[in-house]
Amino acid sequence: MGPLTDGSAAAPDRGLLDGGTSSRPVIEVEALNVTYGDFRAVKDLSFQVRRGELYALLGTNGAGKTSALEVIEGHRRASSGTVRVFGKSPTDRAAVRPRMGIMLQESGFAADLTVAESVRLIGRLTGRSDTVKRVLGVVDLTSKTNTRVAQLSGGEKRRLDFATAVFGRPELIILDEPTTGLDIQSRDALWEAVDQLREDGSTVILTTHYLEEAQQRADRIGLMHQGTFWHQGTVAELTRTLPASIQFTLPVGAPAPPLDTTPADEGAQIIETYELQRELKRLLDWAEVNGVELVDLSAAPTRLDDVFRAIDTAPEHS
Ligand SMILES: Nc1ncnc2c1ncn2[C@@H]1O[C@H](COP(=O)(O)OP(=O)(O)OP(=O)(O)O)[C@@H](O)[C@H]1O
Repeated sequence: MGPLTDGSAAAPDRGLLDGGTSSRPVIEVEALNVTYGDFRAVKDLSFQVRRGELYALLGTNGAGKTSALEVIEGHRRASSGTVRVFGKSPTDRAAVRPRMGIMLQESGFAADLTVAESVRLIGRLTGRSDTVKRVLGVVDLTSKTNTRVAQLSGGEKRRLDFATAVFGRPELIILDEPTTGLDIQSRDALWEAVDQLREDGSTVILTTHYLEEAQQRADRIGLMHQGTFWHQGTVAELTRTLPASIQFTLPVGAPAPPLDTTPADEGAQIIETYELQRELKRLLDWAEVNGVELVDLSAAPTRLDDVFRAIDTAPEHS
């Protein structure tokens, strides 16, 4: 993908568009419920996304991420609760759509439109101004300008989806599983484009099942399970909810270490700790003083994957 700021369309003046309310969160979700018949897909969900933030809505399959996003996008009405985007109802299309770019999980482009026609159509529908040339350059689809959507590969369709979301460099970009089906080059390019938009001050909310992407990029994460938050916070706050681990094997005849250990496979021992650095130092100091070799020593910080795995094993969250 090419540069996002090539000067062919002026970036919106964030200060003027704010109308003097820049301290107000871009997205405000308060006690949101989404029900399908008797089924509560989203249960009393409350969170805010601040200006310039990258907020990742993560969770197990069927957790309610897309249902919540659809209300924020203005594509679905809340069963109860309130959602405000730029202080307005997301169904107030005239106020919100020019400022919000959306990449849906599945593209809704007409198969017989060309790539350029699809981008132009979105431009007209959203009221944002930009050029087809610029956005197709961003997603490296220039060579497909006159190709019909039906003839694009799956990854090319995702890139077209992204192109329409960033058309006009909107202040808020909603990305529902943006990198699913993209090769590594296209993923890197997409994130580079997102980074450039954020440098311009754009706010991003996304869902993804690629936890490493969220771990690397999200300012805050809302981790959903069964319609509600399991945890919410920064990556550091989430990983702090589980212990890190130190693993080693003691030689035969070595004294017992000064920390509680649990036996692991093949005679190894594990120390689980919320104080990795301190406990590791304690163990190493003890080993040195006692002349003990800690065989196959490893220390593993808690990862977002671990927090995710803990969801299935924990009792149901009400
Ligand atoms: N139109 C619908 N009618 C009935 N049930 C629905 C509808 N849409 C979603 N659901 C149900 O609501 C729940 C939440 O779905 P949703 O798509 O919001 O989850 P998600 O977190 O985005 O899941 P995934 O990670 O699998 O994409 C699921 O149990 C799903 O089966």
